[in-house]
Amino acid sequence: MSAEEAAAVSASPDVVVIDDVSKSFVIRKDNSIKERLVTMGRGKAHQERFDALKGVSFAIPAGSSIGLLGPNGSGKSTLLKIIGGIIDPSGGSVRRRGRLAALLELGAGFHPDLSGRDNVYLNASILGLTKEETDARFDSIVDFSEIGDFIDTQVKFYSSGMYVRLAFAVAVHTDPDVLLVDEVLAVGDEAFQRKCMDKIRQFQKEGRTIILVSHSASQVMEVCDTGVVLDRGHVAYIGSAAEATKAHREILEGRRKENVEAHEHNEDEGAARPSSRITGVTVFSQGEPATEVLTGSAIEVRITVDHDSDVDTWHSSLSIDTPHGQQVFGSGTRRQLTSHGPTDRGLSEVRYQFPHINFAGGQYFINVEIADGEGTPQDVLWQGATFFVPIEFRQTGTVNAEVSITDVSVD
Ligand SMILES: Nc1ncnc2c1ncn2[C@@H]1O[C@H](COP(=O)(O)OP(=O)(O)OP(=O)(O)O)[C@@H](O)[C@H]1O
Repeated sequence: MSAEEAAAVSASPDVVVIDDVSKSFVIRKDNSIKERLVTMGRGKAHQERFDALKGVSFAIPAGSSIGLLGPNGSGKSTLLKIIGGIIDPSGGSVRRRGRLAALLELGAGFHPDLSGRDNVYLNASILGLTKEETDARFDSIVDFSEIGDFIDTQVKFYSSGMYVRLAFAVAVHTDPDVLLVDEVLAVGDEAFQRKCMDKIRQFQKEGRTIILVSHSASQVMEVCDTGVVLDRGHVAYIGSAAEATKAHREILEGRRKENVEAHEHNEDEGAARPSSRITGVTVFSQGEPATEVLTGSAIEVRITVDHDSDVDTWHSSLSIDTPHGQQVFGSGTRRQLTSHGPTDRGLSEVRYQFPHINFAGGQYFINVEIADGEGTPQDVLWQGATFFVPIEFRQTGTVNAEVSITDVSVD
């Protein structure tokens, strides 16, 4: 954003003011039918209050683009629903100005037994359009959604991608001042996601406000000027998108370390203690432990395993995920038609060497599993290590592929 645009944004009136918002849910603790029968009549004792949002306050100036970041369950979707007026806060208030359109849960606002056509009218009327206004925009909505003849099919037969395409098309055609987008966009195919991003950029140019929930640091950096990071229902950070993605990364790293510690603690309690256990996973770059690695560089993942007794053969496998949980790599001894061992009791180390880690910018998590010689799982460590590849403007996605773009004249 240019300084001029930044000044214009900061001088803009607030379109959304969130003041000390909290949200509690009541969760039943007894899950099985048997438990419910046993506790019948004493229901309250088995209910627990869960605070999904606590004392959230911030204002959103007109024309800004806000990215809501945070680990799973930190309250992003709940906050977006409260901003959109879909659910009420338990405490505090939200003031809104202008017309709001929200693209929240998949299929929210769609009636499964109605056709796409009827749902367009229903949805558009919920978002504040008259029938005449929808008539005038109908062809453009169908065009944008690329639904084609399926517009007269009941939406219960739609794929999740078709749902999102139609819902997004309706939302952006209602002329909203504020557009709320939850992670539903991740469902659509890459080409449609691009189209949505283009539309979002056009909205930004027109001075509309965008509030986007995302797990993707690169998406937030690409689209948003401001990032709000939630952690366990609190606002942990508000600032520039780049600084917010850094704060988000630090929180994820803190969570990951807690999980690894919990994993070690479970071992101490000796619950169903396997005979071999993963005791550590570390990423090395240029011979040093590293949390940040450059695309194309060499890395080594060192896994330490503790065996209770001597083992003849055993197996390991490793997978690498994005923060969305999408696997970008997976391999191990069985896939490589090999095995480890024989190995003496006590600590041993396995090294996975990657001469060129051709991942694009973003955060990656390493999961490790070990199994005995028969392939029976012994131990698994989710997110045993993490590394960050600096984000480059040149490309998106998870694979770093060299590309050159040339003009060719066509006669
Ligand atoms: N209707 C509900 N009843 C009970 N608990 C709920 C309800 N809706 C949300 N929660 C809980 O509130 C917490 C916050 O949920 P929310 O969906 O807002 O998180 P999130 O940050 O969007 O997570 P994710 O990234 O996984 O989508 C979670 O622990 C969730 O289980």
